[in-house]
Amino acid sequence: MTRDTAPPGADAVACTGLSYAFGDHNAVDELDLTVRQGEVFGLLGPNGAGKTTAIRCITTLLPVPAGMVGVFGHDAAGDRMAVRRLLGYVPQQLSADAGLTGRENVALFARVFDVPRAERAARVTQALAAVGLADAADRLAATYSGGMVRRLELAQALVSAPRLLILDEPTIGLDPIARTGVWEHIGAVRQATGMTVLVTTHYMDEADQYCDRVALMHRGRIRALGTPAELRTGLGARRSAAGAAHHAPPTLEDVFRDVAGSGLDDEAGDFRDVRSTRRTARRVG
Ligand SMILES: Nc1ncnc2c1ncn2[C@@H]1O[C@H](COP(=O)(O)OP(=O)(O)OP(=O)(O)O)[C@@H](O)[C@H]1O
Repeated sequence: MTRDTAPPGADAVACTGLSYAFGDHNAVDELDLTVRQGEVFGLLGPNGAGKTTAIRCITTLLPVPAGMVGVFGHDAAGDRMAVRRLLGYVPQQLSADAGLTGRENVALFARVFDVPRAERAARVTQALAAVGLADAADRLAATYSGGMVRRLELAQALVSAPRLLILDEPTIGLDPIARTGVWEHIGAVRQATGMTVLVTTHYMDEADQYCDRVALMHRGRIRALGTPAELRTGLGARRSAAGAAHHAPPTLEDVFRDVAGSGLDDEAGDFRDVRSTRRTARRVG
């Protein structure tokens, strides 16, 4: 069940010439982006690419002029509350309250998001079960592992039954097994509800495996967009046409290096920038 309607056929997200500047620095620069209903869309790029800024514009947390951002046909400038009602958002910095149980953490969100009182208990239980935390629901969040905290945050976002789930770096700082767990639960919920998922990450391998389509972002702009297979195949074809000898088939990371060019490593940092990893690892570790 969702709490709002959307015009049939409207794209889940439509950004048209989206720009956002901090002072004279264009963090997001003329971004055109469409996320279709029901897909898992990955916004990829190194630290500083502009992913979080774009996400914050889409979630209405940063103000944008009318006509730049639509969510299921609602304009982010003119119809902020309608947009917010359709969203579940897990930001990088959000922190579950360690002094509450998992269930209490999710119940808090159910109240904040106005889940009808009569449905709350069942919806909280359902959200916790959807992320594999049914057995741990009544333990303090302080006792959870990093992966469990991330899944708890996912449950908090899911309890309002959003049409669009937006996750900012959901697996940063987690070990490989916990990362797989987070993605598998996202996939299962998407399958069960048909919700659209927009996720940012700088883990190219995860995007390749779990996203239907990806946009590669660098210095505020989209450098390439398509399914992971299309992007990889495209680079393979360009290499063949150029007569370049390569032993291994291209990865998504190779595609990124190809489209971002030599500017990738200097001021933007690398794919696994320690600053951001440490910041979040402190939170989930
Ligand atoms: N509040 C702010 N004030 C000034 N500059 C900012 C602010 N937030 C972000 N920026 C700058 O805007 C650019 C884009 O940052 P953003 O956080 O959107 O990138 P990102 O791709 O999400 O990176 P990360 O993975 O580190 O979150 C960067 O150059 C960053 O330094």
